[in-house]
Amino acid sequence: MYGICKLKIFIRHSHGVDPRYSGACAHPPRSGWRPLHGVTTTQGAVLPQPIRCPRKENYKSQYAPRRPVRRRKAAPQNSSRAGVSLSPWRARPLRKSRAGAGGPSAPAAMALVATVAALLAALGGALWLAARRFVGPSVRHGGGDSGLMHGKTVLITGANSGLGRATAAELLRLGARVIMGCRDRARAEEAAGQLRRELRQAGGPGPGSDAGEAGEAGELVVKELDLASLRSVRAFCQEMLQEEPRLDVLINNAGIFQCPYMKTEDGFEMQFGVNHLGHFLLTNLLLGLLKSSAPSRIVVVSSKLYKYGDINFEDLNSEQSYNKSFCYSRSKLANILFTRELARRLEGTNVTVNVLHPGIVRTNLGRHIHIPLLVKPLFNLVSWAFFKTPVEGAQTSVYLASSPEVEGVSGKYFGDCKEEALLPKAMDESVARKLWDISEVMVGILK
Ligand SMILES: NC(=O)C1=CN([C@@H]2O[C@H](COP(=O)(O)OP(=O)(O)OC[C@H]3O[C@@H](n4cnc5c(N)ncnc54)[C@H](OP(=O)(O)O)[C@@H]3O)[C@@H](O)[C@H]2O)C=CC1
Ligand SMILES: CC1=C(/C=C/C(C)=C\C=C\C(C)=C\C=O)C(C)(C)CCC1
Repeated sequence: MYGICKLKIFIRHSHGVDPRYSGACAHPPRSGWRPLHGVTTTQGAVLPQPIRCPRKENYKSQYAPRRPVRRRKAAPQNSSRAGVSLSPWRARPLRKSRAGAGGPSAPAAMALVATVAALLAALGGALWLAARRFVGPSVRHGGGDSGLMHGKTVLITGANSGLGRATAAELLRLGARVIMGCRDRARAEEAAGQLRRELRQAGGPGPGSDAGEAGEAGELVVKELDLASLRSVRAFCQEMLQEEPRLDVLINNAGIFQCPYMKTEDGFEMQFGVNHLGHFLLTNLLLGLLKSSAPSRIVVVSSKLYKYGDINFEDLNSEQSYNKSFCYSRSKLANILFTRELARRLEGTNVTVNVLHPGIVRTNLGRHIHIPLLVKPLFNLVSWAFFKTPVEGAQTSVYLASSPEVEGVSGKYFGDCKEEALLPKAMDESVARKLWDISEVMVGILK
């Protein structure tokens, strides 16, 4: 209970409804951390404002509660006169076909042409999609130079799957010593084994083999890290500080997407806890090592969905209400605010920090989205056709981790290896400072 001990910013409610909330929100709080109103932190941030209920916020359509579906009124039934459709949806009289009376009629010919055109379009579309998939963009930023990351140590969280795995593969190929920070050792070892085999098959010298020469592939190391446990993050960092003489790049990649309401080991809402708080503690505990290895880099994987988030300081733990989309977006907005505040704090240290969105990528991130079995093949087809592959999605992470083009660049937001503009809410310095202060309290690192 760091918060109550250190700053008295939060109070813990284990049962009952806090009288402060009565009348302010129709949704009674669950147990967990509660911010006190109007308290000032040591850094001068005035904490939480009066209660607002997130359910009353006006989010974009996908976040709003679904409206009841209105039934279409059935068109009046027609009589069963000859040549008139009986279907309530086709009330117009049917024309008599002239087929057979000396060749196809004009409408029949047009239907034939339309069908052929539709078939050709579908075929063309399928070919185009297939070409995109198989020939597709093989951008390799900083790529080609297989020794670019030689001698560098990179830590990637969530490196056993999706974007993290693809980022690890590429940085390994570029010669880095890659530490995979993963919550499940077995899954991580399996992924590491596959990556080593893939590299050997691709003609590389094989990771772990004398990585002393530029041009050689790097090395893969698995370490256990559960971002949903502050204890695990601390233990992981202790091991890092004991065993690793340097850390050149930290990639905060791991993430969880739209899970049902769950809490971390320390009682935080899971998406905020893993995506923001776990990485917040990790980064802070590794800052000394990053500074002593400077020039060094921190790369934060956020999402464009930050646009639908809001840092509602009065309910950071989603006790009053839980909307899984909102909470994911909030955690990704927190990633950006964290990056910008950290960049400000790191000025002059030669440690840079940048944040990115990878696009929509076909990974395991959608594991909590329930899709009925029957439509799953359709979704798979759509994601296969339109989502990026993990290798494509990882390009911006690799670019920010390794490219000389971004040497010295800090506090910026990237997509497709280019800087992009942010919404004002992601650039609000006072919100960023306040979030930093509160996060310090939540993870217990207040100095
Ligand atoms: N895919 C996409 O379209 C987009 C992804 N992103 C972001 O990209 C990042 C990577 O996601 P992606 O590769 O797509 O998804 P995946 O689900 O494939 O990978 C997520 C990784 O995070 C790990 N992870 C989850 N929870 C924890 C935890 N408590 N402690 C440690 N590791 C954890 C997972 O481990 P395990 O395998 O053990 O579950 C996995 O390795 C995320 O931050 C996500 O928000 C952003 C925008 C779009
Ligand atoms: C969202 C749906 C799917 C999967 C999505 C995946 C794998 C990742 C999406 C991540 C996003 C949008 C992250 C943003 O930060 C399925 C293809 C599984 C099914 C449809 C819905």
